[in-house]
Amino acid sequence: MAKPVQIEVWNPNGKYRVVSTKPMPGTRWINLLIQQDCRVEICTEKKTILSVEDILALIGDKCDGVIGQLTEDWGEVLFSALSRAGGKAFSNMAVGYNNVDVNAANKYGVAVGNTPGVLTETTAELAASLSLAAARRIVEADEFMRAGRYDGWLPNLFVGNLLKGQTVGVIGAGRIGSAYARMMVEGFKMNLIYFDLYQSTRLEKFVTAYGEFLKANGEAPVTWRRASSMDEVLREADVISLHPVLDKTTFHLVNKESLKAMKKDAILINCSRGPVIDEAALVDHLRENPMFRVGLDVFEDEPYMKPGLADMKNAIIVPHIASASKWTREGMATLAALNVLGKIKGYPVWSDPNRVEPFLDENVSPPAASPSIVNAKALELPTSKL
Ligand SMILES: NC(=O)c1ccc[n+]([C@@H]2O[C@H](COP(=O)([O-])OP(=O)(O)OC[C@H]3O[C@@H](n4cnc5c(N)ncnc54)[C@H](O)[C@@H]3O)[C@@H](O)[C@H]2O)c1
Ligand SMILES: O=C(O)[C@H](O)CO
Repeated sequence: MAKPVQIEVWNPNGKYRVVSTKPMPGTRWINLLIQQDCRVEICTEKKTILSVEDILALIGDKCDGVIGQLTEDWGEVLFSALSRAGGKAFSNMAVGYNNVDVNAANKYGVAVGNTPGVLTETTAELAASLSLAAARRIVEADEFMRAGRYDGWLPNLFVGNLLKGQTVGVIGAGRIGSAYARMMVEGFKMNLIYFDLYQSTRLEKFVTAYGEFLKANGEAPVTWRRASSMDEVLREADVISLHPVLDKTTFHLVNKESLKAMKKDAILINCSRGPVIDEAALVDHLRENPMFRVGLDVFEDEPYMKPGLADMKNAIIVPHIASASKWTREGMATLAALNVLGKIKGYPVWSDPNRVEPFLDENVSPPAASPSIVNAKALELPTSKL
């Protein structure tokens, strides 16, 4: 028997019942749902991660759609319950949807939404921040100051790495990986090596054009190379940032062997998903190689860390905040709500999930479409002509 969960209700007489498993930033997403005759129920339960049982209680007997979070396990049990309650749509408030069993959603005809694009630059900025913080040992130095240990300038105090002229390696050069690469190349004049299953022509053109600009100004040009294997990136790069999706092919992509292949004083950044790195192997590697540094936003068994990680001075660790800018989080809430609303209203699916800006302009009504439905093809949903 499912336990009751605390909720807050907006527009109690709305025709369609939409549940959000968490309060989300901003109010635009709530207003957009209310304007289209939705009753919005927001779970205000104090505990951070809701269980399947909690979510079953939220779905109840009648539910048209759910906005959920990456911490939840959306599989057979929840999709069958949502379908029984008359629900046709679920959206993660996240671009990554490795917590969702899309095959189960397909089986019950439930559309699955995600929130691409609006978090690209914000997430890349955190990856860039971690890269800088690791290269210049900012967190260690900050702790040193606060501990009252600074007693004067010294030639060897917190000496780190200069990024200019070094090589940045990107694994997974999709939206976020490419944005990060551009920041590091343009901001710090780093050379680029990347590995992805697909060629990133726009990124290559960007680096080529920037290299020509630098050359025309009498500076050393930046260069790029698409590696034919991930190992090439690991061996050659000074800073390596991970941005692939998490799936069977990327689970423990970075493991004991791949860590060994990297330079002894390399910097490794992960703002993708924790299980992309074998975290226990990483702890051993950090312990054995004090010059190796890591910046982590995500962890293998969130919210936990593998034993020993928190003690490592050469690790910077932050709690999955890469997309946490106000504009982005409000935008994610809006996209997630519009994914669900679009399916409830029978709207088509937006034709290009890489171009979601029209949904984010607060001064105009959003297009009558679901911004990003990942199983649109499998469910044979119509695509917007816009
Ligand atoms: N830390 C955070 O808060 C945060 C924020 C946003 C996104 N993310 C994560 O980042 C991921 C990427 O987001 P995106 O919008 O850039 O997605 P995207 O689909 O644009 O990019 C992912 C890239 O990974 C590549 N890829 C897939 N398998 C690969 C493999 N085996 N080797 C190398 N490359 C591979 C794909 O070809 C694609 O180019 C999301 O799936 C999510 O898990 C995390
Ligand atoms: O996948 C995502 O969107 C993140 O992990 C949270 O922003």
